[in-house]
Amino acid sequence: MTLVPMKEMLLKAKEGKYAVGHFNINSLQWAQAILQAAEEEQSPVIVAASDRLVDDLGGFKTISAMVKALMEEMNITVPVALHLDHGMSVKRCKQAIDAGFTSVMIDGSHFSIDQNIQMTKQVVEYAHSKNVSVEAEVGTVGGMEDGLIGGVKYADPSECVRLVEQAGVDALAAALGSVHGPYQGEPKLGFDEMKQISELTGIPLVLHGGSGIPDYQIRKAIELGHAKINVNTECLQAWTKAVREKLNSDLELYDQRAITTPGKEAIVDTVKGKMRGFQSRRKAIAFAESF
Ligand SMILES: O=C(O)C[C@@H](O)[C@H](O)C(=O)COP(=O)(O)O
Ligand SMILES: [Zn+2]
Repeated sequence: MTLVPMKEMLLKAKEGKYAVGHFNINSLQWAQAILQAAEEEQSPVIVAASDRLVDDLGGFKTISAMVKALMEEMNITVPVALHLDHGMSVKRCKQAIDAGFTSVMIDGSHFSIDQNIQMTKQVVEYAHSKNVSVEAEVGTVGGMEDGLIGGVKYADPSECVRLVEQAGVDALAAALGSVHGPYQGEPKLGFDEMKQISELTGIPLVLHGGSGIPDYQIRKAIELGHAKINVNTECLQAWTKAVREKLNSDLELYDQRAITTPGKEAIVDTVKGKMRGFQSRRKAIAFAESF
């Protein structure tokens, strides 16, 4: 199967009350592991490259060519969207689209809502003319800075409605208490606001900071309109733990493949676990007729 846009995936997920996992790639091995997990689970999947890492990964064209080639070599049959995560500018989103990404996030959340809408509109116009899906963000997802969790700013429901109506995005990341990186204690998500924003906008919601959220809260977030859940930290933690254990088990080891293969296996297991928690397992079948 070739890469597919994200919009259709998320509409199906919202209707079916499950979420499609978005998993960030940190190297080729990550892409292999995520695709393998999706195929084994028969789950649709979003393979994501965070803009902050695009250059490290070889640039937009390299990422796109790599994911497409892996899909062919690995005989991937499940639907896969290739997504630009936290796109930093209109220009970067257009570059990703030109390179073959089928979905982009324009992250205008650090600007005023008027500027955010303006930027998002420009991306939507370009993306939709090429059948590419667009995600935008309102509010601020928290994050780890100097060892402290901070910076959470709840999305304002009226700003969410304005952005969705004026820019015409396909998915909305409304920040409601989630955090990038590890949580300190139990995550506290704004479920009342989630319900309100989902009902007001009607479009699939995206949950950033999806690592470390207990299953019961994930189920509630899906129930309240989330159709895409972003995960990076848990895969990084699983990879690092496995590689560290391997290195500690044999201080003479220097073979790169022997060192990192346990890391890849740990990503496969983590992604499969998330897909089960998001209830997207065996949902690939629903796409057979659409694509
Ligand atoms: O780390 C990145 O650049 C990508 C993440 O921001 C991703 O969008 C995300 O939300 C994953 O959150 P995490 O699981 O808490 O790392
Ligand atoms: Zn994020």
